[in-house]
Amino acid sequence: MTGSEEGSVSLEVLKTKMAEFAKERDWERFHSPRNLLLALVGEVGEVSEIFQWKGEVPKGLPEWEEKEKEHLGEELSDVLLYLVRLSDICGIDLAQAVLRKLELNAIKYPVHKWKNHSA
Ligand SMILES: Nc1ccn([C@H]2C[C@H](O)[C@@H](COP(=O)(O)OP(=O)(O)OP(=O)(O)O)O2)c(=O)n1
Repeated sequence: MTGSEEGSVSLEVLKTKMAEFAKERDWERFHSPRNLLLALVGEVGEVSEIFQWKGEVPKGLPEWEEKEKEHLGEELSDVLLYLVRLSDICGIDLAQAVLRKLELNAIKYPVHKWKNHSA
């Protein structure tokens, strides 16, 4: 991937790339909502495995080796890619949905009421 592509990554780009990836391999028949959901949950499990038994870790993971952080990046990417693909296959516009959800969150948890308190 080029640097310019990294700068312009969007949910739309990821959606298109995942659709192409599946089409090229004739994997569209496997990318059903249920299969994608299970794959997504499996990848979340792989992220959990990386943190398993480590106890609480400081933000930024300063004591982790580069290789371990790279692995975490890969598994988080798998989570995102399956989430984007699942949304696409379900006909959900994830970009629109996530912006709406942020607005709903802000209404549900107004700053004046929730500042310095956790939900
Ligand atoms: N049927 C599939 C299989 C894979 N992928 C893509 C989406 C994920 O980004 C990645 C997942 O690949 P793996 O199942 O090989 O998972 P890992 O890369 O995590 O490998 P491993 O489970 O060996 O750690 O590949 C996909 O779109 N559809």
